[in-house]
Amino acid sequence: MSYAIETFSLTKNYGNGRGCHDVTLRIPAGEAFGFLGPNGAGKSTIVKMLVGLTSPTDGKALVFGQPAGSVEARRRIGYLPELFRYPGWLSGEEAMQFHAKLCGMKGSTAKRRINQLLDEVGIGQRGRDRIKGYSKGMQQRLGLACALLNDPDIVFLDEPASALDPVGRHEVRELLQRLRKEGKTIFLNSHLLEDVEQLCDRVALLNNGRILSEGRVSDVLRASSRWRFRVGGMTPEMLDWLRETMIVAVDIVPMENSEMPAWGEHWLEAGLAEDEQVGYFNRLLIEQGMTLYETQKVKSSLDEWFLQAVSGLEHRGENR
Ligand SMILES: Nc1ncnc2c1ncn2[C@@H]1O[C@H](COP(=O)(O)OP(=O)(O)OP(=O)(O)O)[C@@H](O)[C@H]1O
Repeated sequence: MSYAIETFSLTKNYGNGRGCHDVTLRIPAGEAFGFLGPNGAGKSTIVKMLVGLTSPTDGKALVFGQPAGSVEARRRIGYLPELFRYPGWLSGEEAMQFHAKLCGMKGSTAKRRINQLLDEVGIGQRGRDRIKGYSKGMQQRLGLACALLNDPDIVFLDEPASALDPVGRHEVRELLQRLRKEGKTIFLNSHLLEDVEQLCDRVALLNNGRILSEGRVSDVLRASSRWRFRVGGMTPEMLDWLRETMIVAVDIVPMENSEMPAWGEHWLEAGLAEDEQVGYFNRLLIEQGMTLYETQKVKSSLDEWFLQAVSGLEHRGENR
């Protein structure tokens, strides 16, 4: 298998104990990889080492088999930093022409590519306007266009959607999905768990500069085995009987916008080890004389995974 990224005990110590420690990662080429973690966890530090903006204190990193930061590695990289600011007196097109020159792209090839990318990120009509007149979301779109200029094999995106409205987020997500289909590798740092959930194949969780957990997004989302059942006509005796029969915790979930009903309609929630038990549970409810209105699997989201993984752990955070 060919790897877009390999890191071996990658460590950065800024001299104050902060940074990241002992990070070992392998990201196959063509994968969309999500990097999650609380503020100050070390996500940007790792990206900066991978793109060659800062060097590791210890360990090493390879990008497509080349040392991170080498010209060979950088040639294949596109990078949208978290905090960037282009000079306001340039137009969007001029900022892109500057980047095109840095990539060695010239003349009509550069012009065509710039126009195509400005259209793709949705600011084609505003390419000749000064950047100082751009909204934050437009600047972020321009940054994304610059990151894609050299048609990179891997694109590092540090919070690409943080300034975008819901429509903009949706458009950027579609653009990234297109890139993925083209076989590009995507490395996405994001606080927007929904974006990671929808786009990424695999996800790692970083806390205090260390990888805490790593897995396939589909496995993380499937991990939940909790189910909800909306029933009517339940009595306290029926609930006790259910708990004894199923030998699992069965909880009553308060209905939205209402106080606890007096044994009328309820949501019941149960942790079932196997999905096959759902049918059995449904049958028991009906045999007991309850009316079954609805059965739902409680969707485990990355938010829960994130919160569970970091709960009880000290965050590095901004305030330390
Ligand atoms: N140049 C620096 N000098 C000293 N400490 C730094 C430097 N850059 C980052 N740090 C510290 O290293 C830790 C990791 O920072 P980093 O920016 O990598 O985190 P992050 O996960 O990207 O955070 P955020 O989600 O807030 O962007 C933080 O404690 C930060 O204060």
